[in-house]
Amino acid sequence: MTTELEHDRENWLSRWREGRTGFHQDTPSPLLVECWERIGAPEGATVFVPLAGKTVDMPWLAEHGHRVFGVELAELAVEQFFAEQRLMAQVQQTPDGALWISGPIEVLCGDVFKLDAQDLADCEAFFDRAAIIALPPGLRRRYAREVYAQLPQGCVGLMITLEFPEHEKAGPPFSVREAEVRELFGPEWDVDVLVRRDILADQASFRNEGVTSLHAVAYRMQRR
Ligand SMILES: C[S@@+](CC[C@H](N)C(=O)[O-])C[C@H]1O[C@@H](n2cnc3c(N)ncnc32)[C@H](O)[C@@H]1O
Repeated sequence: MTTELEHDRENWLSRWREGRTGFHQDTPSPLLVECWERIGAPEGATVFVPLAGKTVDMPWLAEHGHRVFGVELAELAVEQFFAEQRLMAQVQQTPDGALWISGPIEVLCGDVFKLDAQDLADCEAFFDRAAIIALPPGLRRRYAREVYAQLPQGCVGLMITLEFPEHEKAGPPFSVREAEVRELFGPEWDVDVLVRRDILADQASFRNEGVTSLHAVAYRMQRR
């Protein structure tokens, strides 16, 4: 029987094969640029970027003095990232998958659910955009328990979610409300809302699907 995780992984791989990557942005995420300073990540900290895709947020973080540890399932996404950023990478085989290394940016081509505390021990910070909201509810619970729970004490980060009436649009992306973020992470993380912004006017694709209310929410989180 196919598990929820296997089904989800297969879905993402076919999206990359078919070029259905409308989530990708050619410029850094506005809420990253706006909020990152307020996260207070230590200078030079390694930033964990789960479900990284080929996001240009990784070079943005590197330009701001960070090391970056991205994790992405689809080899096509990783290849496209290094080609589009014109970065030469060395590729090392690891038990978790191929690790692509170029200066301060490392991207592991593998399943985020296979990481353990040792893999994430150096990550003093994280950035989560289109990541938790890319997962269906059951996998979000596992993501909090099996992935975030491996991050070290004191780790700080920025999580960006979307909130909209669930019945108006099937995910991904999924609506992840503040109550769920607090339920999933509250027991181990301090969670603060930095920004809650109405973005419906800018999101024609959501309006065209009949969504009547859409907010982006940026959280600062710190592991206790
Ligand atoms: C919505 S995209 C977001 C990508 C990126 N964060 C961005 O902002 O453009 C979600 C990404 O997660 C990847 N993904 C899905 N499940 C994964 C898993 N279990 N492990 C690693 N990556 C995964 C998909 O291939 C896809 O590229």
